[in-house]
Amino acid sequence: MKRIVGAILAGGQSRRFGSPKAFAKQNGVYFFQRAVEALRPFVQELYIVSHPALVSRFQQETSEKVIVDEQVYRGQGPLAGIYTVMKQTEAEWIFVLPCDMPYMRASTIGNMVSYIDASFDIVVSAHFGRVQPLVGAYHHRVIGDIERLLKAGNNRMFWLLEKSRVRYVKEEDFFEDERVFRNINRAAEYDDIVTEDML
Ligand SMILES: Nc1nc2c(ncn2[C@@H]2O[C@H](COP(=O)(O)OP(=O)(O)OP(=O)(O)O)[C@@H](O)[C@H]2O)c(=O)[nH]1
Ligand SMILES: [Mg+2]
Repeated sequence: MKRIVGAILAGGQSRRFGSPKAFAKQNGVYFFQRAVEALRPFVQELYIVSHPALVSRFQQETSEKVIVDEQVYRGQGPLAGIYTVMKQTEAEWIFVLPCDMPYMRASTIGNMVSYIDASFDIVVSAHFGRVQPLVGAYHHRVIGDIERLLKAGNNRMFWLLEKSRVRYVKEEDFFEDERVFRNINRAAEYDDIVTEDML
């Protein structure tokens, strides 16, 4: 079995949402816990990467490891979170998930894992024409590229994808319910899913 380490990104400020998204609930379960459930079967180790203000809250709610972004790159977004986990481990692959996709599930991750291939640097979902840079596996070898981007303040995931060999996994590779990739950014989007789940 490939050695894969999980990284759940939970270091954002949830500005649009208004309160920490990781602790919003879907059917009674915290959003971040959905990511844990989806990733857990496929990883030897798992890190929740957040920021200092949320660490104690996470520690109350989970026994998973909680770490904070490396101080120099704190606040620089998801790339900083991935970099931080890469610094913690020598595992070849880091499987990343955000904390705001409450419908993500283990079967999706299992399918994604089956497309991991060392001839690529990055294997991400691009189902239904939408690249999901935060749903996929990153080879440890991109750590140098990430560091250069962060140093230059080029924080967008897009810049890393552009310079890497990327396997975009699509609906013709494995079909998936579009809802699995739904991510929640605003309170109004949250209200929508709460209503839908009641129907
Ligand atoms: N570790 C880490 N994770 C981050 C950082 N910025 C965003 N994330 C996570 O990346 C995912 C996608 O980010 P966004 O949807 O922009 O979430 P956000 O930044 O909390 O929300 P906004 O403040 O509204 O942009 C979420 O799971 C965030 O928690 C960061 O600087 N470090
Ligand atoms: Mg953000």
